[in-house]
Amino acid sequence: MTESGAVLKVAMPKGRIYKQASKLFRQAGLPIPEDFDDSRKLIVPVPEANMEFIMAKPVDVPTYVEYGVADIGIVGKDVLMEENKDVYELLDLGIAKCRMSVIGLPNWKPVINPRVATKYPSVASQYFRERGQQVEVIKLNGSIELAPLIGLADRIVDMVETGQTLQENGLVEMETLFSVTSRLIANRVSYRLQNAAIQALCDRISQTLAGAVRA
Ligand SMILES: Nc1ncnc2c1ncn2[C@@H]1O[C@H](COP(=O)(O)OP(=O)(O)OP(=O)(O)O)[C@@H](O)[C@H]1O
Ligand SMILES: O=P(O)(O)OC[C@H]1O[C@H](OP(=O)(O)OP(=O)(O)O)[C@H](O)[C@@H]1O
Repeated sequence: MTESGAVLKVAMPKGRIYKQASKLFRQAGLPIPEDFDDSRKLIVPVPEANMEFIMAKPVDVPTYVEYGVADIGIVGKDVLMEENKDVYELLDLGIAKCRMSVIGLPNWKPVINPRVATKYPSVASQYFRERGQQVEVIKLNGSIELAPLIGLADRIVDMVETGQTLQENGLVEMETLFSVTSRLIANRVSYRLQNAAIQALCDRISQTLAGAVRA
């Protein structure tokens, strides 16, 4: 039980991060049943760990945590930077590693006011603004690599993990903005009211991560 006696509500991203996050939680000794992994349930009680998982679209995790409907959450640094919500970033979980990069065709030539397509308009705008480069940012929601191939944009800002998508589409990585891993975040009020439970979780995960580094 937490200090307030409440179950710890965890905003868990569905998809890529969930697989690695649930593995990390299990390694940290939190008994998450395997049969949750393929479930379509959106609110998943984990009474053995005194937790409840709220299964969220990754981009929505910071919103749930900022509003306090989840006490803590797991989210990629990419989403955290883009959404810029008022939450505490507690721990780098070191999972779901990739990087945010500027990408283009190999024969790309500078143009005035180039178009940049991305799922991350805020991150991309800030990046080019800081470099004094005027660009037109176009928000897309997926298959970002299509944009330079079909003439929608001159460059894109997107995630690179293995580089396979770039390679198969004849694109090249021009600059890296920052590297990305998933982070544990907390609601500011929950962090005070449920501090012991949240701190205990951070300690268990930190020990697991330290063990993984030593091994
Ligand atoms: N190859 C990758 N491409 C994109 N994100 C990756 C990659 N590898 C790890 N990640 C991390 O995983 C997070 C979630 O990715 P995922 O594809 O599950 O969600 P999504 O992009 O919101 O997908 P969808 O829109 O289909 O729900 C990203 O925010 C990023 O932190
Ligand atoms: O370097 P790689 O290992 O090839 O991974 C990078 C690709 O993965 C992501 O796309 P995702 O699979 O999430 O699909 P999306 O186009 O719908 O965003 C990302 O947007 C890149 O396209």
